[in-house]
Parts: sequence; C-alpha cells; structure tokens
Amino acid sequence: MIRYTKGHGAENDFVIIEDADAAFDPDAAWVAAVCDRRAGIGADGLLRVVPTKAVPGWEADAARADWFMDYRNADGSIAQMCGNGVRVFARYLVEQGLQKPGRFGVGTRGGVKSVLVPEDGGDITVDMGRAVWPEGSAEVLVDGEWLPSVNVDMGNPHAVVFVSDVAQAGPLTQRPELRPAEVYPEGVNVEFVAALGPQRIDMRVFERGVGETRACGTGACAAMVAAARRDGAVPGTAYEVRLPGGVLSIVEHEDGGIEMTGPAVLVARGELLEGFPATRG
Ligand SMILES: N[C@@H](CCC[C@H](N)C(=O)O)C(=O)O
Repeated sequence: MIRYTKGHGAENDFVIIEDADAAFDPDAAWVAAVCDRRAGIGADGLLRVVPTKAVPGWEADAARADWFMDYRNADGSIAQMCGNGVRVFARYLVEQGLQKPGRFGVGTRGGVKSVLVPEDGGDITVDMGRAVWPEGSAEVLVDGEWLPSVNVDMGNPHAVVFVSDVAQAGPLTQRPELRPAEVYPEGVNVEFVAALGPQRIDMRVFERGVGETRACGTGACAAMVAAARRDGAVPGTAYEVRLPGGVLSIVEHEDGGIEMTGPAVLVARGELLEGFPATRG
C-alpha cells in the first residue's frame, strides 16, 4: 500500500511519497497517473522522499543532506529543481520528525539546497544558489508578437519575457511558441513578467512538463534576477514576486546567491488503493 501526503507552495501542488528504503522507482506513466486531476490524486508534480545516500550518483551529498528530493513533473518527466517543491519537502521532513526545525540541507538534482524552517510553522527560506545566464537569445510569441526572452538557468531552464500585463500571455492552454527551438534542447519553463511597482513584479508561468501552474519558485527567481538586472537594482534588493497562487519574496545577494522565502503547506494524507492506477473504471 502506498501512502501519500498532499501539499503546496503558493498553490504549486505536489503529491509527496516517502520512500525510506529507496525501494520505489515509479515510471513516468505511474507519476502521470497520480498527478492526473481527474483519475488520480492531482498535482503539478511528485516529490519522492528518499535517503540521499541511496540515490545513485548523489551519494556524496549525503554528508550535507540526509534526504533527497526526487522531483518529477506531472507528465512524469524528471527536472533538476523545484523551488516551491523544496519548501514543501522541507515542511514534510519537519512535520514527520525526519529533520528538526532550523537550517538543514536537502539533496536535489540541482545540488544541495540549504533551507531554513522556522519553529513557528511560518514561511520557509531556501538558498537557491546562483543564476547562470546561458549563451544565446530567443523569442516568445506573445499575443501575435515575437518578444525577446532572457535565458536564465536556476538548475533548470527558464525563458523570461517581459510584458506590460501578464494577461497578454492569454489562456496558456498550450505551450508558448519559441524561436529558435534549438536554444532549449531539453525544453524550457516560460515566465511572463510585468512590473507592478518598485521591486514588485507580477508573473505567470508555463512550466515544462506541466502546463500553466499557480506558481513556480525557480521561475520566480529567474524572473527576479532578470528584472533586477533590467532595473539596475543594487545587490541585496528584495523583490516581491506576485503569482496567481501567492507571493514569494526573493533577494539576490552581493555574491550572486539567491534566497527565496514563501509558504509551504501540507493539506492531506491518504493511501492509494491496491491496483492503482486502474486502466478501466
Ligand atoms: N514548479 C517548480 C519547477 C518544476 C520543474 C519545472 N517544471 C521543469 O521542468 O524545469 C518550481 O517551483 O521551481
């Protein structure tokens, strides 16, 4: 029997499955079935909680992080990092007594992330590392017009496009069109960003492997650093990133390190019935 917990960070939602024995390796179809909002639990992604020492290729990180966030997108694809997911993951570890509140490391495919979980259950801060600015330029089709995008790598790839109003992105029921496609051989998350005022930006996102989500933590960091460069902001300036599902506070320090603070909430626990996923009703 498989037990799960459901949680979200700014309404970017996840099914969490603890796998202390590292005995469970779901394939893409299984993950997609769990994340299906009609035939499954429903989520933007899955977080498998597994000891870092048991994850092939990441064993060395066990010295800095007891637990590894094995993140999967809703379509079953694997991504390097998930900023909202890592806060929800940290909340889970503390609520389950697997970590004490305070500062600790979480293993991810984007490297170990240091998280700070306050005792009082308040917002969680994550050291997201530095942004990388890949070579090459691209354009995104927005409301019939090709607009330049800024490429930012936060462990996973992002294309940030500035618009005057995030409504310009339209219904976002389909992946936005990008050119040239070769710039993103592994796909990309696309952020639509509009200035709201000094150090305040609005953002919508179309996530690789998911679709439009209510928030994206790595995307919010990419949007923040792109906006800060555009604004000529001095290092250490905090930005408020407003998303459909909530608000994230993000700061880029002098050394380039980015810190993100935001909510992480666990909402339900349950178990999948024997035989899930059923192929017929
Ligand atoms: N929602 C996440 C990002 C999840 C991964 C992304 N869809 C990708 O494929 O890179 C976040 O909060 O950062």
